[in-house]
Amino acid sequence: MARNLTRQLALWSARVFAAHPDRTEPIYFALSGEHPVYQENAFLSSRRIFSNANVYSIHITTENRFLRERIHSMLQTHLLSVLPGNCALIQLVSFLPNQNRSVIPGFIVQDFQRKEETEIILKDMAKINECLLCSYKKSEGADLWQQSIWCATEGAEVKGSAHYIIPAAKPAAHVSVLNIDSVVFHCFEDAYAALQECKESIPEAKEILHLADQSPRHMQRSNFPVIVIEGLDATGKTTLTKSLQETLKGTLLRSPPPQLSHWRDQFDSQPAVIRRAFYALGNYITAAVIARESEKAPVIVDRYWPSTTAYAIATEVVGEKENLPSLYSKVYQWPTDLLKPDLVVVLMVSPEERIRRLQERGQVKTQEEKELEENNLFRERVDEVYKRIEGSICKIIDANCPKEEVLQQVLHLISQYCRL
Ligand SMILES: Nc1ncnc2c1ncn2[C@@H]1O[C@H](COP(=O)(O)OP(=O)(O)O)[C@@H](O)[C@H]1O
Ligand SMILES: Nc1ccn([C@H]2C[C@H](O)[C@@H](COP(=O)(O)OP(=O)(O)O)O2)c(=O)n1
Repeated sequence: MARNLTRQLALWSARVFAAHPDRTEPIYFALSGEHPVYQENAFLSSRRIFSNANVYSIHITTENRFLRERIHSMLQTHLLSVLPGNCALIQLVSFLPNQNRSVIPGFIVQDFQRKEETEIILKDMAKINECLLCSYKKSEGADLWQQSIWCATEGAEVKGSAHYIIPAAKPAAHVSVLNIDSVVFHCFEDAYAALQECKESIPEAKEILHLADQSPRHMQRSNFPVIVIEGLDATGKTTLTKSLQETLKGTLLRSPPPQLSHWRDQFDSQPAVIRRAFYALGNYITAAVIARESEKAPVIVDRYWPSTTAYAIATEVVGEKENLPSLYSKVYQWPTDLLKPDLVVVLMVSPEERIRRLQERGQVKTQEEKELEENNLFRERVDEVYKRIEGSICKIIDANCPKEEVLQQVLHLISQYCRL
């Protein structure tokens, strides 16, 4: 067991948020034997973390994804309040390069005053939460740090667990990409299993699971076309879907469906795996309604699987859109067990026009420059994912033009791609 865990801690990326709030770039270093690569810049970064302080790391190793995220956020709040002054808390992600689902979240604690009290607090906390705690010592006469693992359940150091820290090259895949499978579900069973992990703590999850159980599965669209409208908030989806409903004399649906919408606030505040599983199951429940309604009239759907996927990926991945999973990743592929529409139209507007529309609606009044900058990157990531899932059924249109022109563009696409 301990051997296995040691292997899991092979390569790290740390995001500093307490000691150096201006530093958000990940820094990488590896443990000896696993990835013996030396790089000057990375070496300086690990030096900055390990010199002049007693250093510990905490790793949340539970397999339950819901508990893992819960413990992580609870530990963060708790550590910030109980650690002695002069300690810094740094977010840490351990992972094996290029290995999906190898990500283990955690923290680095730097104690600049080298107090015994800090170690006692951390050992107690690791015991309660069944976390793994590591401490670091500088090797005699060498510019190297050595890691020892302390096992909470055994209350002792794990024998033979010592490793040296060595700087490592930046891995090919961004660490956030390795965790994507936790938030993008490729089939009904995956999303269902994720909600099951939390059903004892969140009673509403049982109700969603029950609704999903009752919903007919593997439904196909019927005689009439099914058109999905997608895009960021305020790109004009509500306006366009209403016009399409009137013009095509169709049925207007949205995902999540009305019977789930009153649970949205509750699930939006849950760890990402649970939040995304909620929306994913919402799509499967909507699919059954789409199938039924498309027997009677054209169906227009306001948001569906592309929203779930685009927001899940864009939230999980940080920074530039270059960090997104590669173009050919299976995360962009439509799940084979989910009803596929005839056409998906993605509305795209310029950031300026979108802000103008939000302001007209009375939103985004006073946002700090920095926050806006991060929003810009987020918007770019969402739009980029939409582009990457663009396939034979997914079409992107420029929706900066007046409402009537947007409608005409979409009607033209419908006449090209759907049997009316
Ligand atoms: N093509 C358009 N040109 C100008 N304003 C638009 C256009 N489409 C929608 N709007 C306005 O922009 C705002 C956001 O539109 P809405 O349809 O609610 O977007 P969404 O449903 O995507 O959030 C509304 O005030 C709407 O009247
Ligand atoms: N099928 C869906 C629908 C929405 N979502 C998520 C994605 C975002 O976090 C929000 C966006 O929904 P919201 O209702 O705010 O969007 P609009 O106001 O309709 O533009 O919901 C989803 O994941 N899957």
